[in-house]
Amino acid sequence: MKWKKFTLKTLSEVEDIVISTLAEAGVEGVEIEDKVPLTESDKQQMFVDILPEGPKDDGIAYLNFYVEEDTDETELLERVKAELDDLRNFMDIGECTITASETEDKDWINNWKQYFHQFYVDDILIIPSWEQVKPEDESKMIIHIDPGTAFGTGMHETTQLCMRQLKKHVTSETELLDVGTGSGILSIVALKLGAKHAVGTDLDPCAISATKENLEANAIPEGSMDVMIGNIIDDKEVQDAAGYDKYDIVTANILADVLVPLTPVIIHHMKKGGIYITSGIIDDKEETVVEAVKKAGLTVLEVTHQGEWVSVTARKDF
Ligand SMILES: C[S@@+](CC[C@H](N)C(=O)[O-])C[C@H]1O[C@@H](n2cnc3c(N)ncnc32)[C@H](O)[C@@H]1O
Repeated sequence: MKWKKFTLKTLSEVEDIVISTLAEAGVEGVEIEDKVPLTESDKQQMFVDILPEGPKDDGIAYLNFYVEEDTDETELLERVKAELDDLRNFMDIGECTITASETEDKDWINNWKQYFHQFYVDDILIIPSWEQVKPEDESKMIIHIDPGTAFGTGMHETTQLCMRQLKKHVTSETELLDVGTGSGILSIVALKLGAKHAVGTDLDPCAISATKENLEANAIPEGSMDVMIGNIIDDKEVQDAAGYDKYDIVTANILADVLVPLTPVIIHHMKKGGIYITSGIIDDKEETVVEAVKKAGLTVLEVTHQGEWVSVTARKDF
């Protein structure tokens, strides 16, 4: 589908209020381009360990919004201009000029799907929900996945490193805690390997719908997995809801900078003998995570590598 793209130039310090004004005028969904540095919490939610230095913040924000090609945008733009003129009486909102351009003929929401095809992680077949299982693969362990906007197609090295550890440690008694569950892929692998139950946590609300859809796509019986949104590192409500001394396995495929504060907290949720499977660690940070794991009193069992990524598996012996 072709879209007309409109770009509104404003000031980064007022972008939130300008976006809500655009919403009042009927603009659904805005893309922000600015040079405001990411906050610590932004960085925690992104799967990057090292961020390049961005250009200096010049205080300007460009807000892009899209209108279907065959829509008459005149009325919409008039409403936008009227709302912005009102807002200008209360604060400086910059130039607020609007320029138009046309986008390529692409299905922006689904375009990434052309890069995601079925593939094997050792003997486990991972298949996107829009592809068919070949007859010769029907006897294999198959994970159907549609990550939506949550992280976790299974293509990332760190997910694969965690999957291999799950294969070694999951039993029919396993109660799993999957911190940073994303698409739910690690819980689904564990449940397919026979785990009794899984609890997933994430900061990203998209994880709720993504895991629900993926559990259904994999015909996992209802009640096998619970998902909660919140930060188990410092949110007592999430900690209490997850429960203490309870988990046979904890997976955490997150960044090293998150694993360091997570580790001393997560040990209280693990049973004696419980296994802690971590990844999301870029090779430079291997020692940092190994040290954090040891400092929390865990015994390091294995450190595995794939490409530049690392996984550390440890056991709670107390
Ligand atoms: C690399 S993805 C892992 C997704 C999936 N588990 C996998 O292995 O493919 C990391 C996930 O952790 C989430 N996350 C980051 N910090 C977190 C925290 N403190 N607590 C829970 N989830 C967190 C992110 O939103 C993201 O979904």
